[in-house]
Amino acid sequence: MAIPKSKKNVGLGQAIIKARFKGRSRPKDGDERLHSTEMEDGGSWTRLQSVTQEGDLESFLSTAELAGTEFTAEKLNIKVISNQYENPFMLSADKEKETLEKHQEFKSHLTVPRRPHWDETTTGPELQRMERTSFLDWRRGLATLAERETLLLTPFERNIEVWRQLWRVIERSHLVVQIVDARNPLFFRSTDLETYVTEVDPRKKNLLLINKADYLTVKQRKRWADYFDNEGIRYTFFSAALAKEKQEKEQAQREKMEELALQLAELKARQSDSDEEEEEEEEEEEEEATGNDKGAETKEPAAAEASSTSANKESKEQGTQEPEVEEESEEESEEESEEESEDDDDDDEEKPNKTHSHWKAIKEVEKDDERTRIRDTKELYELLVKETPIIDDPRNPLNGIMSIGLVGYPNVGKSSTINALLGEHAVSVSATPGKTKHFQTIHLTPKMILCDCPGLVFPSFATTQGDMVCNGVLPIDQLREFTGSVGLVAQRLPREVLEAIYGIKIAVLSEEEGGTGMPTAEEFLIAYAVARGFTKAGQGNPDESRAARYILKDYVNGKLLYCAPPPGDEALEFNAEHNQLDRFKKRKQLPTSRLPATASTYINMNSVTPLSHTGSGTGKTAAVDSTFFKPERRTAYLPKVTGKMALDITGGMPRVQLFPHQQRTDNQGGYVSRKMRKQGIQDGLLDMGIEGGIAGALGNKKHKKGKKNIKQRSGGGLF
Ligand SMILES: Nc1nc2c(ncn2[C@@H]2O[C@H](COP(=O)(O)OP(=O)(O)OP(=O)(O)O)[C@@H](O)[C@H]2O)c(=O)[nH]1
Repeated sequence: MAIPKSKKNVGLGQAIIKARFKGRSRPKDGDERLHSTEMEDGGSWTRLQSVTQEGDLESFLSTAELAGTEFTAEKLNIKVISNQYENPFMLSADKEKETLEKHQEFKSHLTVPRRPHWDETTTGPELQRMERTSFLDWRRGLATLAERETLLLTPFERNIEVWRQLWRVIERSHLVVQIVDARNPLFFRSTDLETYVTEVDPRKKNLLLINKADYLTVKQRKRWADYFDNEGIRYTFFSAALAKEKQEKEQAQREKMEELALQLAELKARQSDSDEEEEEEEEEEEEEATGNDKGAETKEPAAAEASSTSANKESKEQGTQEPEVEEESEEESEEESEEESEDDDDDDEEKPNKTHSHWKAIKEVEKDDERTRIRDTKELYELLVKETPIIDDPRNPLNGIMSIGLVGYPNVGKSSTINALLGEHAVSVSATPGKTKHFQTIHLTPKMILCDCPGLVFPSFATTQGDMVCNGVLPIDQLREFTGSVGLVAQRLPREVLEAIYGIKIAVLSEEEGGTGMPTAEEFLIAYAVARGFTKAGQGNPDESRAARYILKDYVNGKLLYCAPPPGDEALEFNAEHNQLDRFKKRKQLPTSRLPATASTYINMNSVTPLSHTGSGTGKTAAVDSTFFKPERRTAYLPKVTGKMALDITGGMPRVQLFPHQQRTDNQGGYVSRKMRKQGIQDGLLDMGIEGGIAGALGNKKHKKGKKNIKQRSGGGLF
């Protein structure tokens, strides 16, 4: 055995290592392995090592190694699926189209529950049991449909008692009027309800009352009229709000007329009294100077005056009537003017046969007017009388009386319509959906009964939850996720319109930055919240949730107006008239950035590019700083502090009131202020013969501050 040169290379351990790694060498530079887990084939013991547990990373690395994948390269290979921000609570245009097509396909599955057939032999409990079974079947069917086809259904009425009310209303009514909101009639219309009405009795009839038609322009009404005529649907446009307004005006008119009539009567009475007096005087004069005609001459002007006064009064009376006449003609002329101008064009084109085309045009206007006109209450009443079929049923105690059922979603305006028909407020109206709870029977005339059914949500398809919020089906105040619904509002109304209505400027991302030109829900909400000063408590960030509630309520109440078009029509074009900017009042633009208003002035004055950021106190930063640190503005931008400190900072309350325990009282229990106390000490010292600086120093708390860190002997405990 050769003698080892060094001690290090000797020993059993060294021999084992040598035996194991025989023939293997250290990797040289540039001979790096692909992965840290990568092993050379090496000794068989390494390959056969049992692996029962692996962490995620180990598993990933070993898999990558097994697959021979160069995963580092994969990491950099990022695929951009969409460079646009997409709200997960909204549908893309393609997806929406697809969903709407699916809705069309499954429309016939949207049924209303049927009341099971019953006759004289059916007992009450039996009928109730049958009703429950059939109702449960119906609910199961809809649930299965929604689940199987992944369709979103409206939160339809699930309380059997409400449906029982509807069944009764349908059974009683000869004409069932379905009231829908003009802004989206098809969403609120249940076709199956119409089928059910005729199933109960083929003699019963249906009518679609498109309420809130004041939201629609003549052109929009015309488009809907074409659609409904094509589909063979009986319909009429109505506006309970306009009807109410008209009724109120008429009432005010009547009151004024009565007042004027009273005044006139008084005036006439006074006039006749004075006439009698004059006549008496004349007679006396005549007696005194016989043959003198002067009396008659003096009488004439008085009579003339009297007659002119009464003439004035009469003309005034007529004058009070005028506005109403004007109102009506204004309404009509507004509607007709467009059509007339269109007709004029037609006339010019058809010059040879002018008389014929002229009459044709007038006929056309009349026909159109009939189709698109918003009926007033009287006209609606007449239409109801015309549409209600006469169903003879001798067993019915109300036989011979027209019975009309009013059904519809909550908040579509059933109560308002009934009130308009009644001409007074008999049914309470509210902006909160679901006010009417039980069906009411109202005797409109001795020959007509109205049955007001509680508002109920029929099963209908919706594209998103946001869509349902916008249609007023989901309550706004209980909303947690609001970006979907506000996103829809921002999509449906042009940005310029939103800006004009609210007097705000909505900053949107440019197209290069992935923006679409349309504001996202967040952009809209932030602009609104900042402009209105809605901030989150404690943080000072814009309160988007509060802003959303305001915006959505404005949308549901029609301040932000969007009307869904009939199928096949383009929404933007359909709403073009509503979106004309000159319709909106010019409003002062509210600040929609939290940069103080003076900051922009500063920027302009110093001609600094607002976004330049040199870090040396120029540009936006400097502007904000200069405004923020201005003493008079400080309190406005300081973080909000509540409690005593806030009062102290803002100087709202004196310290003595904030910290009453620091107050001092004199011997009589009266209040002694710190100033008075200081003065008292100084006076006392002076009395003791100590004066000047020392008195000031001892009396002044500030001069004691220097010793505050030195432990003072209290005096107690001395010996
Ligand atoms: N612009 C407009 N608003 C209307 C019209 N009719 C009703 N409204 C408003 O719509 C809201 C609901 O009206 P209601 O008459 O209470 O509705 P409803 O269908 O009886 O509601 P429920 O009692 O919940 O079933 C109220 O804020 C009304 O002012 C209309 O013709 N035009």
